[in-house]
Amino acid sequence: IFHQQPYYPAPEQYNYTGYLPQESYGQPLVALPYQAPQPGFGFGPSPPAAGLGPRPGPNNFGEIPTAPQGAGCQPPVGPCPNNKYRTIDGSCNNLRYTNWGIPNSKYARLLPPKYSDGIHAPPTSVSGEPLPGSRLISIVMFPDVPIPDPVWTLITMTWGQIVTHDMSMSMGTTQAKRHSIRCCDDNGRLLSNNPDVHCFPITIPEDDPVFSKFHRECMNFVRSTTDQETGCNAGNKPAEQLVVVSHWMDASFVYGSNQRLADTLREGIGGRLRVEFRDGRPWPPAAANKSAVCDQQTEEEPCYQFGDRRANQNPQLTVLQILFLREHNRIATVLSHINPHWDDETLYQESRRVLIAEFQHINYHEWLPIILGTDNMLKYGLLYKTKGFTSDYKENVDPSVINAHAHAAFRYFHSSIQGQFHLIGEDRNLLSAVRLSDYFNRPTIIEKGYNFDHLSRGLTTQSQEEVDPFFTSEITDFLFRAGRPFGRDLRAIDVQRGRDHGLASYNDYREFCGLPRAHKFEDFSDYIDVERIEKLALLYNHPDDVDLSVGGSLEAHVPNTLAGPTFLCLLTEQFYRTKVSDRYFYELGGQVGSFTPEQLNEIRKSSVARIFCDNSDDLHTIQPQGFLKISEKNPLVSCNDYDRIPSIDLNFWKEESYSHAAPQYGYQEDYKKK
Ligand code: HEM
Repeated sequence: IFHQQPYYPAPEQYNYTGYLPQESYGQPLVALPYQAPQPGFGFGPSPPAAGLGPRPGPNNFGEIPTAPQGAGCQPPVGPCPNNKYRTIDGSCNNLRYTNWGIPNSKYARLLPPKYSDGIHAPPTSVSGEPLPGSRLISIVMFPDVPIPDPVWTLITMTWGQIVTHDMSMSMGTTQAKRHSIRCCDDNGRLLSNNPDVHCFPITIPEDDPVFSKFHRECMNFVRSTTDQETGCNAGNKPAEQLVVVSHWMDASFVYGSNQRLADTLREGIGGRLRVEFRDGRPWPPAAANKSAVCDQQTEEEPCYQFGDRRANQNPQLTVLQILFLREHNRIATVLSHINPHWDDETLYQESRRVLIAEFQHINYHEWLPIILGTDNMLKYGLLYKTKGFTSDYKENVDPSVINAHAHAAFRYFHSSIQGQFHLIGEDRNLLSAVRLSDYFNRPTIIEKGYNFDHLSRGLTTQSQEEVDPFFTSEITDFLFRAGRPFGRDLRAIDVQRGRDHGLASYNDYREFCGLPRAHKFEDFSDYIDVERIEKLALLYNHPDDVDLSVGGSLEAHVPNTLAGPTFLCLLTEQFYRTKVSDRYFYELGGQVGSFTPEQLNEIRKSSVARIFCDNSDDLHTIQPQGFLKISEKNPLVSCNDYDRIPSIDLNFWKEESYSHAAPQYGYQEDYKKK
């Protein structure tokens, strides 16, 4: 469709070059040729494509030689002082394009949108007919077949969710809460009288295995806000959706993305973030408007305030948010003893700088290799084999989160969500199993008894669900059900959101990523198994109609990664951009915000296991590789085993010019002595 729209840039402009950054103090370890999936690998038989496969990974698209694109009509900010610390909203990270990566700016696009009217109307089939309903697609293509992941623990899933929340949230979506705009009435019937212009409801098939029992024909779905509504696009250009948080990997889920929120999260002493002590343990402050973010059953149930408003969405996520909150205060407390002359502001900024560095290190060295594969990351410059600094900063790379990454590729990992979460004792005995849909937006379970530790052990002991085309019914039938017998369907929402954003089709992205374009459904058989192709052919009129969210989720995985070639290409592109566009990236040398070589050496000791050990209530043991299941090669060891689970020595942050000021103590002494 977009070929017929004269105002779209020609597809050739998006020539995929497979750009390989080479210049660095460190050297990429190996540059392996891309391996096509082998038959039988992954979740279905899929014969490898002939010859070399596609070339996933970074290229020069991220480099925008002209005006900034990501920021929409946000005026440039500044003048920007060349500060040692990041700003809260991410402005002034790029000293040339000062507003890159700030909240309320546009998602980036790799391919032009394919709105049916060229402006904002959701796509239709190439035949002009409507596309198959997204709930129908969810039922047919993404059933619930529980297969626990034999290798990766549940924290692998939750970590991914927090990476997502750090980097993007579409403007205009309420995420977990009921939207004030109604497209369906309370009985699940389509509202035909003057529905809001944002309405794009999901149609429920008459014979729906779950919702038909409740006589529902309509699932509410409200379109994302675009630059047309914020006055940045007069309506003559294709609509672009906006990200409400900072795009940078900057732990904004801890600190907030705007200065006002960031300020309210601070205690104002000792560089710490606000906590409330109960039972001698620090908990996050209460949300200002609990009912706006939580589904509590009583007023007393806790509902927390964090840097990200999605943080109460499920207990695993909230546990991880609390661990990071405590980690900040732990760092601040240690630094206040090492540098008693530092004031609140210095302690806050230095602790934040260390925490973001830990987060980035774990992301690029421990978590992303699971998703993207170590070889792939080395090949495309997302990882370097170096004990020194890196020097791969690129001022012309736009950090903006890519629309197809956030609204298709990264959402594939909704497949790794477990329908039940386990509470686990110190001996790794199962204490109880809880249904996910009983605790959406209800963190109340966390503070009870020793649950914080039971949940922490659950995260690092229980398997995540295997990443495959199966999705738990807890999110496809019961999402946010809040006590009702049915809820919403996240997979259908994923597909609908992709259409709402006008994402180009699976076939377009295949081609973009170097795979051959399919002319008939069978041409998908290089990476999708035959049975699934038959289902696709029944649902869709034409191979060009297949949604990116759908086709990409059906591909056999590239060996040693958790994605097929098309999604791997998009994910690699995103995390390449996120890294090289960031002037404050923790490994980067020669910048005003760079660490000393000794400090960098310490940061490189961070691990997910150490975060759990240092910030849980009373956790004694954990396996050193927390994302990996407990095994003989990855056995439980004591949290006091600093050889197996190293810890950062913050003494390397000691400042010599010492003014003998009074130390800023005050973080409940009993907690400090833990
Ligand atoms: C229990 C776990 C999770 C739940 C309940 C959940 C739920 C949701 C919901 C409700 C949305 C918004 C849907 C919309 O209106 O469009 C969303 C968006 C998203 N989710 Fe998840 N999710 C979970 C875990 C994950 C994980 C593990 C990942 C990736 C590793 C992930 C990646 C994303 C992404 C990329 C978005 C879009 C973010 C944006 O707006 O830019 N989610 N998720």
